Amino acid sequence: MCRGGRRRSGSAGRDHASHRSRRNSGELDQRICQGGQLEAARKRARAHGGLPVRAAADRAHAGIKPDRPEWARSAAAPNRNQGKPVTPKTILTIAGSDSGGGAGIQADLKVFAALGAYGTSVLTAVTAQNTRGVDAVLPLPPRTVTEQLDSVLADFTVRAVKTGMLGTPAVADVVAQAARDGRLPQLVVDPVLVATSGHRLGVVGAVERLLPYARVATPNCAEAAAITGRPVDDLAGMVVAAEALAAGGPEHVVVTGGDLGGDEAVDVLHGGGVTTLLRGPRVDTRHTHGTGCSFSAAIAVRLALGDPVPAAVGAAKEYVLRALSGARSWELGAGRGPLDHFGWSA
Ligand SMILES: Nc1ncnc2c1ncn2[C@@H]1O[C@H](COP(=O)(O)OP(=O)(O)O)[C@@H](O)[C@H]1O
Ligand SMILES: Cc1ncc(COP(=O)(O)OP(=O)(O)O)c(N)n1
Repeated sequence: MCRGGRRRSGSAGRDHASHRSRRNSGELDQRICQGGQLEAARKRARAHGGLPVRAAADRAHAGIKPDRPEWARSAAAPNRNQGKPVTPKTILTIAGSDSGGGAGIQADLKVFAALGAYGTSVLTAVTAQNTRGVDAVLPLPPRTVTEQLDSVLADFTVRAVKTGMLGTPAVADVVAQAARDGRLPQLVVDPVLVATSGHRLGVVGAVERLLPYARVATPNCAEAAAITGRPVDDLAGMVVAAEALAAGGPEHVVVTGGDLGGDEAVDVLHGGGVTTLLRGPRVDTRHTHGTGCSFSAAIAVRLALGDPVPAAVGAAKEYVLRALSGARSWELGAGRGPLDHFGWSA
């Protein structure tokens, strides 16, 4: 159950008008609704319960390695590029360090590498953390964050940026100022607030500073609830929250349903007045540490490669599905282990 603490104005009660459905790319079942009322959303949510687990699950469980784009293959082997200079697509993550390597900066850099992008990083905080939980958090001074940002952005052509744990409002201000100045292209904001273990990693007031600049925001249900001030504990609530959050600034919002349970993992994407339900099979594993970080990092890579937002989100969901499937057989730490980012278990 995801319940938020703080109420924020928005268009949570906005009307919806019509609803249609379609299949998307044969991999994930997406349903699109434009407009409609809360009750209609609830009915849809009930009607859509228990959809069949589809072939994607079988393929993922059988173990399919992450795709690498053609350009990334040449970048990895420059001699095949006949001596021409190669510039890998460069992504920046602005996030906290997870000493256990499963979430935060470490997860982001693994995702970038797995999907063929070059990763740069700006640390906002250092956490002492493992698969069992967070033991300590040290936020970094805003000035240190500014210095890292300046160094990276002065030297690299960054194609997309993702933010994760910001820690303090002062650090969020630094990042928001950079976004306002147009220095953070294709910004994906993962509004990290609380680790699944329960440790607080951020505050609503900090993530709110960044949301207006996001091309895509990726709150989970608890984060969406905390920001909108409304409970988000079912599909209908996710639809309402996605619309309310998009009204507050982000071009697109994906409310992720990883924590909702059921046979499927359903996300709600809202942008441009269109709401899309992304349905995928749920992988039965406890090794889900860093799932949200990995999802938003994969979206950033796909945006950098030129995907439109819906395609980027769909590809990211498929990547996470594969990485979770691989993690089922992992024994890393005693708690909630990390994802199999490179398809090693496949
Ligand atoms: N067990 C699972 N099986 C398949 N997909 C999952 C599972 N858990 C999460 N996901 C997917 O991973 C992405 C991140 O979601 P979520 O777990 O809600 O983020 P967070 O880690 O921030 O709570 C979403 O696309 C969600 O549907
Ligand atoms: C340093 C750091 N950043 C973010 C998180 C949260 O990771 P996330 O993928 O959102 O979710 P959980 O792994 O907590 O379920 C973190 N733990 N540490």
